[in-house]
Amino acid sequence: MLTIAMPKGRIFEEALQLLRAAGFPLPLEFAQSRKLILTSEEAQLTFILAKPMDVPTYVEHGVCDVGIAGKDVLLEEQKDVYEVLDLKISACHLAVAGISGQTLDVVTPKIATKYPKVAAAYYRDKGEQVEIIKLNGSIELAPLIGLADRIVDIVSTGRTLQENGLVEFEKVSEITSRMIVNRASYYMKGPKIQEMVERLKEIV
Ligand SMILES: Nc1ncnc2c1ncn2[C@@H]1O[C@H](COP(=O)(O)OP(=O)(O)OP(=O)(O)O)[C@@H](O)[C@H]1O
Ligand SMILES: O=P(O)(O)OC[C@H]1O[C@H](OP(=O)(O)OP(=O)(O)O)[C@H](O)[C@@H]1O
Repeated sequence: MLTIAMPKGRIFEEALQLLRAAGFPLPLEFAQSRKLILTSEEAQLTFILAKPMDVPTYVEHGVCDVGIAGKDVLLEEQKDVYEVLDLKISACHLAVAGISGQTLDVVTPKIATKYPKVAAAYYRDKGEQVEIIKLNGSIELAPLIGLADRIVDIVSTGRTLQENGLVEFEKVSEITSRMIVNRASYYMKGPKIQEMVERLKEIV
């Protein structure tokens, strides 16, 4: 049995389809369930449904052998896990955005984000001094109500920015979901994990 941590929501839905396409027989009811632990004896897989930012923690600590997480989460959490495969699902990008036409005329602009480490590294690399303000969601609110000058957040279709009168200024990083593996599991359950990687590789 392999234990897989992944976020509820969009990644779980896309990952289920991917795993089915790779030949793992997973029940259709899985997508609708409110259970946080789902097991398929037939596929020999147990899913642990977690908050996106917590997935690398479960894998690093070895309570899950495998995880599926966005590259955004992996960049932010920097956990000690193997990243083995780009699943190319939940594609989006991280971007700097703000109010259209608003220039940065303060010495230390305020940057609101759910990704404080990624944002800090981005501005450090550019040699720009900023103040990072950590938020947990609805980041687009920050410039609208004067909490921040810019945001660093996920953009997919661009609808959230557009409907809130915001524009993208800079791209920070392309994002897709990745398969990660616990270091010990990688050796202890090598053949099982390798088989899963190979089957997924054929279809991504
Ligand atoms: N609009 C989007 N389109 C495509 N992928 C996205 C989008 N937003 C986020 N993602 C990707 O999906 C992952 C999970 O995002 P999701 O929206 O399911 O959770 P969340 O809102 O970030 O989490 P939380 O439950 O903490 O609010 C992100 O880490 C990112 O990689
Ligand atoms: O470009 P779009 O297609 O509009 O998608 C981008 C939005 O999707 C994510 O939000 P999510 O729905 O996960 O909510 P959150 O603000 O709670 O993170 C992200 O934080 C943006 O707000």
